[in-house]
Order: sequence, then C-alpha cells, then structure tokens
Amino acid sequence: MVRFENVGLRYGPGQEVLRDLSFRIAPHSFQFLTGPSGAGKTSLLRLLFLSLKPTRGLISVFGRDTTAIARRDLPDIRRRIGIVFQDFRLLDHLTTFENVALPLRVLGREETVYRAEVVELLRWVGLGDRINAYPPVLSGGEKQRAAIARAVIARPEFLLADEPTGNVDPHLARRLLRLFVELHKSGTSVLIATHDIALMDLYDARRFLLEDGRLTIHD
Ligand SMILES: Nc1ncnc2c1ncn2[C@@H]1O[C@H](COP(=O)(O)OP(=O)(O)OP(=O)(O)O)[C@@H](O)[C@H]1O
Repeated sequence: MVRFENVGLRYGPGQEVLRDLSFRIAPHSFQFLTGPSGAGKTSLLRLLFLSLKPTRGLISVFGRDTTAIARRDLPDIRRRIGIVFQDFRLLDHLTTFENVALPLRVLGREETVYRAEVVELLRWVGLGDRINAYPPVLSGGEKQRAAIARAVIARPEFLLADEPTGNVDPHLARRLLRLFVELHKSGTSVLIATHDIALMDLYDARRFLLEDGRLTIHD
C-alpha cells in the first residue's frame, strides 16, 4: 500500500532530516513509529500524507508514484487517509460535531444518516457533553479526541496519527488505542507516532524506530 525506496528529505541547504528510508506498509497492518524528539517522525508522516515531497528516492502510496500525482488529484488520495495532526487542526468556526462529521459531509453523506454514528463516536471518546462546543473552548485533550474522532469517522484505508495520546491520561490513552485497534481489525492500516512506550507495550505491533533520520524496523 505504501512503498519507500531510498527516500531522503532535507528542508533547506542543511543536512538531511530523513536518510535512506526504505520500507513497505502492507494493507491491514498496524505499526508504531517512535524515536527521540526531532528524529523526523512528523516529517515522515507529512511525506506519507503527501504534504511534503522527498528530496530524493521514490514514494508510492496506494500503488501510485507520488511524483506523478497531479495537484488536483491530491484531495481524492487524501480522502482515503485519516490523519491526526500534532496540533489537531480543528476548524474553529465549526462545532465539535461538525468538525467530526466533516469527512462524511465531504463524501456527500446526509446528516440524517450519519448523525447517530457521529454522536456515538463522540460519546465513546468521552466528548458526549462537548458535541455543540467550539474548539477554542475545548481543552488540549478534548481537541485531541475530537481530532481522532474526525480522523476515524469515515473508516479510512490508512490512518496516520502524530502523538495521538500526548494530551490524555493513561486510562484514556488505552481507550483511544482500542479505537485504533478496532479500526485496524476492520481493515485499516494504522501508523501511530508516539513516545509512549507503555502504550506501545499494550499492543503487539511492528515498531518503526527513527533515530537521527535513519529508520530501523522491529517486527
Ligand atoms: N518546516 C521545517 N523547516 C526546517 N526544518 C524543519 C521543519 N520541520 C522540521 N524540521 C527539522 O527536521 C527535524 C525533524 O523534525 P520532526 O518534527 O520531523 O521530528 P519529530 O521526530 O516529529 O519530533 P517531535 O517528537 O519533537 O515532534 C528537526 O531537526 C526539525 O528541526
């Protein structure tokens, strides 16, 4: 589903922040991505979401060479990917419900059809009493859960999450991990970037370790 061959990334004239990355991500797979702060995890997620281009090497996503994808085709590809950004990126003028429902609206679904499903997911992530609140009044952990709900609601083929449990307590972190595992079991490939070793120990999955821009994989 995803293939990297000798991928390198540099932001400016300096050193490469990612070096010689070669790996595959299979359909229906689950992997954690870990490594010290500044190792390049967010940069790797941005390459996977096609919001950055590599400086060298080949990236293919859903079987398509990303250098050959026209800008106008990007939204269609990104629609197949759910992403939880480290800074959440909720839309401040929409309620929690509307933010989470957005991927379904974009797919042309009717609110009467999806309303109950969105409400149930919001309750599941502990936001049942924040459905009509706007992001500026949510706490960091509440925003994070809304961002997670938005990323999973349309059951994407590929889920990327950047430190998705960084703002919640260990009990809630376990609950959110269960959500990712359920999604994985229903067919999604999942990649979760995290520093949380206790969280990774809860689920037997492949670990991608980034250190100083280089990747090692522990099956
Ligand atoms: N837009 C940018 N311009 C220049 N350098 C950048 C940019 N974004 C990231 N970097 C640099 O690239 C390196 C990797 O950063 P990245 O955010 O990918 O690491 P990370 O592993 O996600 O870190 P953290 O765990 O702290 O979020 C760092 O040295 C960072 O300073």
